[in-house]
Amino acid sequence: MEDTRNQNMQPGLEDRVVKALIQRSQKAKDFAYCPYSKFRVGAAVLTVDGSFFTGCNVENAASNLGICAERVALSKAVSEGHQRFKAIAIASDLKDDFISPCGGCRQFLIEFGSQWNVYLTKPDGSHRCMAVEALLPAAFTPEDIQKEKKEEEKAQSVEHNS
Ligand SMILES: O=c1ccn([C@H]2C[C@H](O)[C@@H](CO)O2)c(=O)[nH]1
Ligand SMILES: [Zn+2]
Repeated sequence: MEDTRNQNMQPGLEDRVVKALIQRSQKAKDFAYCPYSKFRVGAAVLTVDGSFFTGCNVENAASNLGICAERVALSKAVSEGHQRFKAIAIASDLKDDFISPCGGCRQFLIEFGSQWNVYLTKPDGSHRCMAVEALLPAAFTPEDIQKEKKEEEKAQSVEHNS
């Protein structure tokens, strides 16, 4: 049931792995703490070494403190020593639309690379797959910080040699 609009999908994820990842994101959605929005979201990430981590949205009475499912899943993985990812699946209760990550989560995802897969799903398990890069074109990334450091070093060496 794969959507034909796939963009920049990375190779290598078998159908059964995609299915397992999506199922995990759907299960995680059941734990959503969203008394304010009532909008349940679940996420599951797959690391390059084959581990899964899940998350759900966790809202708060101080609304700006709420956190999205994607960031919970990713933070769980990072806090247990995983920084390289193959894919993330996102699940919601929207029947007619593929759930899509918010801008903040897109930035959070691209911190860990632009070339991995995001599976936007519907409750029936159908999905659309996009590379992180396609979800956040012209992104500000960790490489930009490195570039600035290099520019500074270059400027200093020019100063030093003149
Ligand atoms: O991709 C998304 C979109 C929304 N939410 C959450 C944030 C908030 O708790 C609720 C409504 O925006 O859904 C996520 O967790 N992930
Ligand atoms: Zn988000």
